[in-house]
Amino acid sequence: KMVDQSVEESQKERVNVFLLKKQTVGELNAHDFDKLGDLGAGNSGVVTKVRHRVTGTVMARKLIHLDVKPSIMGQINRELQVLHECNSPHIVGYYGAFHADGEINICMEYMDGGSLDLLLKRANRIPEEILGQVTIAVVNGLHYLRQNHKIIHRDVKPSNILVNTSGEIKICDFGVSGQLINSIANSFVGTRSYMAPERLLGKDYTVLSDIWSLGLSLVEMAIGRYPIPKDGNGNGLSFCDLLDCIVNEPPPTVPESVFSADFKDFVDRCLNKNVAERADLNTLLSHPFVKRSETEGIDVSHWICQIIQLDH
Ligand SMILES: O=c1[nH]ccc2cc(OC[C@@H]3CCNC3)c(Cl)cc12
Repeated sequence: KMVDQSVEESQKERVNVFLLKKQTVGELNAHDFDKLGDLGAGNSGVVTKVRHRVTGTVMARKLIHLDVKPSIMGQINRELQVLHECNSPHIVGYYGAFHADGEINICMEYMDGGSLDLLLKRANRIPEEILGQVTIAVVNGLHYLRQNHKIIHRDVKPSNILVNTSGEIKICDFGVSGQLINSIANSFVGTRSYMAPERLLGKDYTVLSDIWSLGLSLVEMAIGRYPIPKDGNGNGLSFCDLLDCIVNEPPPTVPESVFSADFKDFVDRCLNKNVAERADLNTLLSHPFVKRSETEGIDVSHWICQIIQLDH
């Protein structure tokens, strides 16, 4: 199992604890689960909290409805095998996948703090020091995927960044299966896009497009609303006008009065519409905002527990 060398011992330990737990679970199939509740629905499927009955392991099960012929389903299953090799403290754990009555079931580590789109709704805004920890997790997660598996995420956004009450922050739903991407392709439903301008213009997609999505996600979480168009009347815009804004208007940013110069510089480097000038992963890994955040002992766990209590 490949665990990234650059992570702390305690983080490595947690990954190994997950892998031991995973071994006790073994092969998964549809009848092994009790449903515990709904976790949310995204544009690629519905996520349910389930318990694996035999081992008592609580998991998040993502159901993706796919009308594809058996040979395509077989290819998707083969491609999803790569997820068994994605072992990093910044990547949501994977138990396995199976298909039942035309649906793909992807069983993942349960993150009891949920996804950042849901937390943002409760918290209204996410403090800059928390966003520093989010940035460390996402940039290291993207780096791990590229370095160890040569894959890019393709769908970085708040709903694909998960947290738990231990204070861990992990990314999920990255494009590991090309066939699954193709099979879901036209299922996009929604009124907003985290896609980089070059991707909206049909140009080829690189990790730099993920970096645009990270920048847009950080601005949204910092100011508490989707940042395009700037004046906040996005609801009046058609989806088409929204894409026109992304491609033709200046990129969003954060006000320097409320946020640190480091944070503003970080998001501005991510949100450069010109791919050639946009910061790449290595630049971001050594950016002052990341370096500063790595030295701050932020109690993410405490903040998440406070926000969750708000709701219950
Ligand atoms: O615990 C989780 N593990 C893996 C995936 C996952 C996804 C989740 O939510 C995804 C939906 C999509 C749109 N908003 C929330 C939640 Cl709320 C927990 C988990």
